[in-house]
Amino acid sequence: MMAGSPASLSGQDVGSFAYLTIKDRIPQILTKAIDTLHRHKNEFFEKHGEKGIEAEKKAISLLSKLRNELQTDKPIIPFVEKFVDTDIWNQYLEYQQSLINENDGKPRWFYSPWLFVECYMYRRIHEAIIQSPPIDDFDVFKESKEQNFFESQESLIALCTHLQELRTTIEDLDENQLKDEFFKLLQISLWGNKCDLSLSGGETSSQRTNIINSVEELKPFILVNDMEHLWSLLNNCKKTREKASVTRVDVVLDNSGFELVTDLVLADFLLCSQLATEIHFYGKTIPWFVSDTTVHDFNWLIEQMKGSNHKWMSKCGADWENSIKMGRWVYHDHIFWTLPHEFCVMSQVAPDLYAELQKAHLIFFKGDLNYRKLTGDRKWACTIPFRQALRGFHPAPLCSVRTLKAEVQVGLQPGQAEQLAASEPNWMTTGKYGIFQFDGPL
Ligand SMILES: O=P(O)(O)OC[C@H]1O[C@](O)(CO)[C@@H](O)[C@@H]1O
Ligand SMILES: [Mn+2]
Repeated sequence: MMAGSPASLSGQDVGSFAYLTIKDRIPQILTKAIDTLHRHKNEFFEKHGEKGIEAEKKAISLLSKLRNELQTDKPIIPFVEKFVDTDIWNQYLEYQQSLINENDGKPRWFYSPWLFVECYMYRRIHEAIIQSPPIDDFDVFKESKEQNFFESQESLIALCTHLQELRTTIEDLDENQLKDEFFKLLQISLWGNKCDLSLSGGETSSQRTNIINSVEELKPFILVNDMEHLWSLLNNCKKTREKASVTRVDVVLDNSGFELVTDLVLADFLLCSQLATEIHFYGKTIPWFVSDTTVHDFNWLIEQMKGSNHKWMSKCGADWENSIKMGRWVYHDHIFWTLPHEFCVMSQVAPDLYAELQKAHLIFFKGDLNYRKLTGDRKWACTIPFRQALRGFHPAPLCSVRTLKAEVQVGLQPGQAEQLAASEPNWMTTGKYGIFQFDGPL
């Protein structure tokens, strides 16, 4: 632990959300992954013959072994399969080992920091798959992500229709109306983060009602609301920028399916309102926390939308494909997002990524896991300032847009946490509450 920062959340704290996640949710996710491999047996056979069946068996046995290690709290073992990030991961394992003072103590599932072991678990799933050619490009979570998209169709159509109406009237909106729309789409993107598939243990979690109508009702559940700062910043960029100069907004994506569409709708609006001129997205290199967006999910979703029977949904898909072609939308991959590191070490561990983020005028960090990494997933008092928890991470003005699904929250008013806890003991972990937490220029 670095001087001055509190201990990490960990499965050591029996009964904590971290503990329950390691004990119940993670094994459940592993079991579901094993089941998914089973169900694709025929597909593997049709594609690869006997070799496909062999590979399926191998992947399943590796995942069963992993589940057993976890449930018996075995030591965390190094990665063996060569991949782009293997060395960095194994170095990090050694670092975790070095933090343990006891003689011969080893990092273990219920003992080490939760953020570390949870990331490690997803990286081990990936290792099991890449150790099992020829099915080494199989995404065990793909089906769930696609299901989430299909189950949210109605709400997505309403959203696409809203966006198209907005696009035709946007020229006539005055500044206040534009601001209202910005706030509305921000909130839709916030509540879109309820739909992740990790909290639900891989079970479906989609948006079945029209989210646009719910925004007003949900306002009281926003615990930190820095939307005004975001508006001032971007509106100011718009007013003061020279012709042909750039306002760049970066979005560190979270979940695919419904949430991703809400992010893309917001991105579309930022460009057509001229609040921004360029949007950069960051996704995951490997399947991650069940529902996180990979480049395949990103392309798949836009392709699906383009091919939709619904006029406005298909228009969104076509427009977005065009934005990518024209370079107004840029998608980035970086292995740092699937490492276990807190963001405060990004400038050392991934200086190229840090430098890329520094080019933004504003960075959105979507979702709970990003918040955990922003704050280091530590036992901060709820009232300490956001900036303090960031511990020097300031590539550019940034804003966390997340619903609360882990026991870490900073920057609250004195008494706010106590009041919430009194009426709802699980207020931090159900996804019911949300934040827009901004950290401005230094
Ligand atoms: O998709 P999100 O918003 O990052 O949420 C994923 C969440 O899953 C959990 O890890 C539960 O396993 C949350 O605590 C976590 O941060
Ligand atoms: Mn996620």
